[in-house]
Amino acid sequence: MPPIQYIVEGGHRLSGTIEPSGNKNSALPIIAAALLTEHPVTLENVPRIRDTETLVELIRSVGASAEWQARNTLAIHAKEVRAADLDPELCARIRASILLAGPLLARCGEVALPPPGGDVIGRRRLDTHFLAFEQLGATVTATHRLEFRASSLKGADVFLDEPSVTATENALVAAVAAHGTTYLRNAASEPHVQDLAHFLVALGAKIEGIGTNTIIVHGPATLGGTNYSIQPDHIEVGSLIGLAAVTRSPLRIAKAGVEHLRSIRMGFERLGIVCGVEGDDLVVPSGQTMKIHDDFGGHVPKLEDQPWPAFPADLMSIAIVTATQCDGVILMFEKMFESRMFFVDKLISMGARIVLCDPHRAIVAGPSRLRGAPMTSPDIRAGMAMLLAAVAAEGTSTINNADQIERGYERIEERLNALGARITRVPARDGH
Ligand SMILES: CC(=O)N[C@H]1[C@@H](OP(=O)(O)OP(=O)(O)OC[C@H]2O[C@@H](n3ccc(=O)[nH]c3=O)[C@H](O)[C@@H]2O)O[C@H](CO)[C@@H](O)[C@@H]1O
Ligand SMILES: C=C(OP(=O)(O)O)C(=O)O
Repeated sequence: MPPIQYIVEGGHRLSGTIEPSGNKNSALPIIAAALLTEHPVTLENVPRIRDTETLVELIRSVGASAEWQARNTLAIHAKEVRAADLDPELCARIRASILLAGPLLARCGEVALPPPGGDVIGRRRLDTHFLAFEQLGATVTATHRLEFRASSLKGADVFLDEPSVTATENALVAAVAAHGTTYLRNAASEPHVQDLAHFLVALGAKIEGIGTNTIIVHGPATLGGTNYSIQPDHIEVGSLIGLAAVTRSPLRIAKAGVEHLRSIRMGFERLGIVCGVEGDDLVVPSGQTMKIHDDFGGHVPKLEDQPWPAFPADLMSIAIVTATQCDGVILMFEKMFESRMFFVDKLISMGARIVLCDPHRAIVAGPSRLRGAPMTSPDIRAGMAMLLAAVAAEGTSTINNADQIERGYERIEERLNALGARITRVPARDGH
């Protein structure tokens, strides 16, 4: 497939209603966890994006059948699986290939995985995965391949060294198959971790503490099949709030999953963007003050990311581009990844007033008028942030490596064009 480029004619107001896709980071662990049961599973609201397509190829390669019954409905049947011959190139395409470790270890007693890939946003440690598997009775050998072995997994009182999202997910899946009770302490509690836990319960698992940082699993469970619908993507909802704000457009985000949006709304409120809630819809009116709220006493405020339920790391790039259009000064503090902020040089060349203090902190002073520019997307979220900047800017922008954006956002140019954006999706001519 040739690389994709977006050509964006900026400066148009948008309006209308848009529905977020299913959560990418829920769909990935849930597709992997469907390997835990030998019974059929049907998943609805699965985002049809590059990451899910790649994981579908991977689960087929270990013996599961996986068929798209409709655009977003995926039927999986893992009657028999083998933990062998995983294609290193496919595993290196996505971070989520590491999520095959838990279910394949539980089903087959051993698994050898090539290293995972995913966004290049800084060092991405796997140590928490190893710690959890070892405490559940597995042996781990990590060289050029990651090898996990356990003739039988045993429930344990596990304290994770950090609330890693995918490590919590792997440990949770393994614990469902383990003999005895497992406590996962200092666990991640993101909406996608909760979604995975609800899916496992639907299969027959016994799990307490969903949504908290202590998850208790009573194993081993006798699992059946299920029909399960993936939750809306709260990161896509946050991206759409940013889009409405930077284009000063009224948008209704329908079926937004508002119960998971408190910290996200609070983050945007600090930038002077207030959303209304109508049922499960989020309404972003035009005519926002877009005035950054100083801290008490007139001090420079800060927006920082942290593990859930705080403001999510995956929205930091979107928040930065949004802040360039707001009135005031704010410190943006990205605590989790050390390479996520470098894309701000592109925003600066478009006219934004940003000082990158170090890899984790940037000061944004706004508002500034953005001009179209050529850009290359380094990762999913920076790519989406560049797309927001391009849609808001005067003139035309090009975004190379838009494939990165499509790893996480389904048919985004088509859906934004339906709101009034002017994005043309073409094969990249210069091969970027
Ligand atoms: C497929 C998937 O679900 N990917 C998500 C998952 O990746 P992933 O599971 O890889 O991310 P982790 O939760 O393991 O950690 C992300 C980074 O944050 C650091 N860290 C983590 C916890 C903490 O308390 N302090 C800290 O500094 C880690 O060392 C690591 O560098 O979670 C990330 C953090 O929400 C998201 O950006 C990714 O989109
Ligand atoms: C970092 C992300 O994805 P991944 O972990 O799959 O690379 C993301 O969704 O922003």
